[in-house]
Amino acid sequence: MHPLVLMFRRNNDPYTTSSSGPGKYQLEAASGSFFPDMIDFVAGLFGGAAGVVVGHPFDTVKVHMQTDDPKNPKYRGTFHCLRVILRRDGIRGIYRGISSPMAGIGLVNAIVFGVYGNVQKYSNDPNSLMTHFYAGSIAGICQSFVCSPMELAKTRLQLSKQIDSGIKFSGPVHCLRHIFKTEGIRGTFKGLVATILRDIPGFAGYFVSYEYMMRLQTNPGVPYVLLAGGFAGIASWIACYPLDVVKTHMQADALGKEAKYTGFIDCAVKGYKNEGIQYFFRGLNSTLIRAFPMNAACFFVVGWVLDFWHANSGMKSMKHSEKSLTLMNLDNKAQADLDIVAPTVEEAVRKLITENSFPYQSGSPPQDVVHNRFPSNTINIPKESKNCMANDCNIK
Ligand SMILES: NC(=[NH2+])NCCC[C@H](N)C(=O)O
Repeated sequence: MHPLVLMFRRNNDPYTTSSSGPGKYQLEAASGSFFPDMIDFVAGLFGGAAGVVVGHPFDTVKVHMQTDDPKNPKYRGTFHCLRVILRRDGIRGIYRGISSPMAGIGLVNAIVFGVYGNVQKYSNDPNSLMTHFYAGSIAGICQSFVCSPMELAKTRLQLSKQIDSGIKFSGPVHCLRHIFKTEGIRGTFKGLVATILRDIPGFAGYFVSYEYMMRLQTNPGVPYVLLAGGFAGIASWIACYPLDVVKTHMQADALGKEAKYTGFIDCAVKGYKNEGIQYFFRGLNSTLIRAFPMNAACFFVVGWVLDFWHANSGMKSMKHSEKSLTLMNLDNKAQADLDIVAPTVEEAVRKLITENSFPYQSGSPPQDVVHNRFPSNTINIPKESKNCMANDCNIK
């Protein structure tokens, strides 16, 4: 994704063709350069890592609850389960299996944010929620190929006390290698279909709900961004939870003759027959309790990294851009307007954008300026332009 980099300059700037007098401004958008792509990856990496640290203890609880014996349950609820594991296995028990999501999360997040952003950006109608819906779905499919084996290893490590494979795994790679050796490539990708089925609604719900919530506020502060990220995580899990239960059972199942289930449907049907509709919701509480802080942390850190980067590289990405686009002509804005509307340049520009329709020329898809996907309420204005506008209009 390429958050819009706005640049404004006076019309007598050599880059622009029209030549009206000084004191009149044009807004231009820099299309993304190579750098925003890389920074998205880094942002996803940090956001993902933050989310894993915050969320993993709850993930362990989730997997234990999902695979608990329904006839004779060991755990009375999320926090009971957390306490039992903590008492029995300590902090290590609760963080068991974290290396796998940690290691895989960079790749998964790069795929998720990369695919999502690009599909969204290059679609015909980048700002519609429908676009966010299918961009999220496609991202969900793409990341499944990495996510599925990763979660397979995670599930087996988390349940290592319950699933007796005769070996003590030293980590996810060891675990996956063992699976590959004994069960082949099919074994390594056990649960792939279930993962895809889960993550299409999962990531569609994730991004649509985040986007939707960010649009409700023009100028979201930190608490709001955390809230939006947290609720996006919750919405996403509600959209796909029953599929996640089936996925976990498939991945916890053995292969070959020992296997209890022949496939996704079989697993779902057997679970339902055994236990009724409840089967599909066991562990939902702990999942939602985990999803909130985890995704609040994830979206917040992603946004923070992107903001930090863009605040420090506005001019650079402008220079790297080969396209010069006149997005908005502010010729008709009187200087006096700017004085009144807002105390800072950013707010003045924001105001101008929200109050005007936002025409654009071909070459770059229209981008959401005000309601960025990420907390970016930063409108990135290069220092020189900013000083210039501040001086001219008497604002900060
Ligand atoms: N069901 C999903 N995969 N939803 C997307 C949310 C992903 C997020 N990293 C989480 O685990 O909460």
